[in-house]
Amino acid sequence: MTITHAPAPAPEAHAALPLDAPDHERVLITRGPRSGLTIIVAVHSTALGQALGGARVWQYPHWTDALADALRLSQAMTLKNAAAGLARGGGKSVVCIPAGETLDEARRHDAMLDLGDAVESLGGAYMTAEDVGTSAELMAVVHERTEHVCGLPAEQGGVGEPADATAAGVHAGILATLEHVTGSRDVAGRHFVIAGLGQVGGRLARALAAGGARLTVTDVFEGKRALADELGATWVDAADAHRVEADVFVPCGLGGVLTPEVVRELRVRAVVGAANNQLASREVAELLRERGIAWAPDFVVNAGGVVYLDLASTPGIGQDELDARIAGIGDTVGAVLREADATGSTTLEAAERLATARLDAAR
Ligand SMILES: NC(=O)c1ccc[n+]([C@@H]2O[C@H](COP(=O)([O-])OP(=O)(O)OC[C@H]3O[C@@H](n4cnc5c(N)ncnc54)[C@H](O)[C@@H]3O)[C@@H](O)[C@H]2O)c1
Repeated sequence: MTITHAPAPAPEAHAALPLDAPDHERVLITRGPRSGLTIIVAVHSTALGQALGGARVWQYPHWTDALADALRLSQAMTLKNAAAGLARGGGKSVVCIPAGETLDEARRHDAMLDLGDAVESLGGAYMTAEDVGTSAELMAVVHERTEHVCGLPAEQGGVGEPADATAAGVHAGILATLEHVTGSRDVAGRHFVIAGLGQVGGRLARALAAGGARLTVTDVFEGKRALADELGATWVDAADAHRVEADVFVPCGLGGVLTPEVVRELRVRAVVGAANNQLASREVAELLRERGIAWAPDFVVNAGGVVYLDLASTPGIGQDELDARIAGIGDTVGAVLREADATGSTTLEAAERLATARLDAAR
């Protein structure tokens, strides 16, 4: 069994439970009868269609941290799916591993059956998929209990995992951002700093190197040095990556990477990468604007995976249309960057306006 996203030592920046009442349509909190684990399914919005978002299996200090994560991530999926032009709402599910516990294969399998029952109980309001700590193989287990799951292994008739599509979408976003800040989409001779050489970052590194880009790369996992050597990239310590003078910083590790301190030290013209929830707080978007650094909002840039999962599972959609939709992420990124410049707003605000306009139109 492949776990696509190897659980990393530290979770993404987890928000505390919001003080304001959530505006989610439905939130299910249940103890899985087989696994004994807390399972949360948050359906933020079905305004555009059935909610779609991955299932995360992660260790949290307390189950309320898992709830906060599910609330925040499902809300972000509403924006991501709307900005990508999908007829999909936003949702997310989280299986909470209690602090200090690890899951053996049998309990992880049980957790997936429990998750399948939880998803099924929502009557089709939400469709799940793989995410951090899950995989296409585990989605096949979920499928034993519900039809509302996508991204099953290809050998079981599914569309598989979405990392290729995510990387293709981020690549399109990088080219659009490069054009915005330099006037050209040509990566040859341009300097990129890629932080995180996992499924998406590794693919991007290869694609950019093939285009003649100059690369500086890092990962908290030293074993990734081999890829750096293979591509002739310069390796930098993870803690120093954001200080490297370059054209574009490409965060492809975990979220929360753009803190005020990091942004003050950036020496690039643009930031565009796959990592979810890159901003440590909303204010950071303004700081990036003030520093004249073009930030391509993550939920626009990294939508290739969900576009793939949705459209590849839809009968009648061919490869050409799928490729065009993923490449279209570059057009959306370009439009967001131009709109932000034209209105003097942050790119975050511009992207949120685009997504909410689509949501409002559907209501
Ligand atoms: N895989 C997808 O289809 C997809 C889709 C949308 C968003 N994302 C997001 O993109 C990011 C990368 O996804 P992935 O599938 O490549 O994950 P992955 O787990 O395969 O790779 C992440 C890599 O980043 C490294 N890393 C973690 N923290 C780091 C840090 N502080 N500095 C440097 N390296 C660090 C890890 O060691 C790992 O090699 C994640 O935030 C993920 O949520 C992925």
